[in-house]
Amino acid sequence: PVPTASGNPYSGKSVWNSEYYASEVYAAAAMVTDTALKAKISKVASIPTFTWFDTMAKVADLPGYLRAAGSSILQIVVYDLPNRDCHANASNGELLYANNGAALYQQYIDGITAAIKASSGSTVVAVIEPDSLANLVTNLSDSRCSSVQDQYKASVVYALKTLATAGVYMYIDAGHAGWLGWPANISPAATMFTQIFKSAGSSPFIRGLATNVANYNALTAASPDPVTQGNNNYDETHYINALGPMLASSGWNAQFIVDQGRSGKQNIRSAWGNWCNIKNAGFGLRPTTSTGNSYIDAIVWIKPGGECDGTSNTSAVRYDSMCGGPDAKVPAPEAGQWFQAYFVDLVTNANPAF
Ligand SMILES: O=[N+]([O-])c1ccc(O[C@@H]2O[C@H](CO)[C@@H](O[C@@H]3O[C@H](CO)[C@@H](O[C@@H]4O[C@H](CO)[C@@H](O)[C@H](O)[C@H]4O)[C@H](O)[C@H]3O)[C@H](O)[C@H]2O)cc1
Ligand SMILES: [Mg+2]
Repeated sequence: PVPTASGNPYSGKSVWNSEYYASEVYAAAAMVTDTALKAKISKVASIPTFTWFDTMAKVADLPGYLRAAGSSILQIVVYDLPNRDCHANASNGELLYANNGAALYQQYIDGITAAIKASSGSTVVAVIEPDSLANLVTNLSDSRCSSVQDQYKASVVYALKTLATAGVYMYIDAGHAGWLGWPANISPAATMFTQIFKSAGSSPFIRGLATNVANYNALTAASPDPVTQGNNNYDETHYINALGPMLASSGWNAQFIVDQGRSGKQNIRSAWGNWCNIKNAGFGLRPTTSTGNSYIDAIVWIKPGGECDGTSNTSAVRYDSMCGGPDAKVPAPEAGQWFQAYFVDLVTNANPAF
């Protein structure tokens, strides 16, 4: 029987603590001698983060996570779109549309869907394809994005439709206040997201949008960061409170979840567009459903702090100049790999403090 969606998936449920991330954190603690720092690090191990399915091979891990999660919420990121990260280099993926990517991506989605259907009693929350549709709003001047725009949309719609049949609660990635929140971008963004929602059949399992994934913006800033000059949507609250009504008036009563995993410190960037391993970042607001905003289902940690945004090795295939930029901590390993020095900074700079 097709499950029935019921409001905020986070209401009244516990969230599964990723054993994978916890093991990375325990390994990080073992590399530290300072006992006070060790104690702080061990607290991070019990904070739920999202598990990123950034390769087809990782789908084989999903049954184990579903069993471990039981009736707690399993939080995953669907992140394997062909030609992934089309306007950047650091997180490019394994699939290409020119190399049978559309069919392989459907197999990837089908594998995730089958695993979830096979596990009764699970509740899965999924962020759908960070940095994908947002690039179609602002970067069609880049042929790497414009050349795949229709395929991006078709692949995302396939994911939404298919995962809905397994009762997955989905939040489509919507960039952040410093990306789609700009006056020039927010209306085209709203139009596109509603079009995608309707193309995917307007399922109630398409719960809404995820913002600030792998970025550093405050949920609510005490005062605007200077780099936000010109954009009244200077934090995620302003972005969401502006975007929500636009979506509603175009026919989608969307809800939101907001990444605060690396948002503890503000005014840490020389330019808002800088995103790679930003120095002086800190772990931010702890995950909660007490969000203070009826648009926001939950504050969450989507990007697992400590997992790198991209390599600083200039001769690497996936080298992106953003990861060698003035705000970026170097030397940095490949995207997704553990970045110990950066993780220690996140702990030290945490706000609220550990
Ligand atoms: O005042 N004005 O007159 C005016 C005029 C024009 C303006 O233009 C806006 O400037 C913004 C920057 O301020 C741009 O936002 C940046 O766009 C990048 C993609 O192009 C994003 O990068 C992604 O970041 C992800 C992590 O978040 C990575 O995972 C991913 O790999 C990586 O690709 C940055 O976050 C995001 O901050 C807007 O596009 C742009 O439209 C702005 C002002
Ligand atoms: Mg990335």
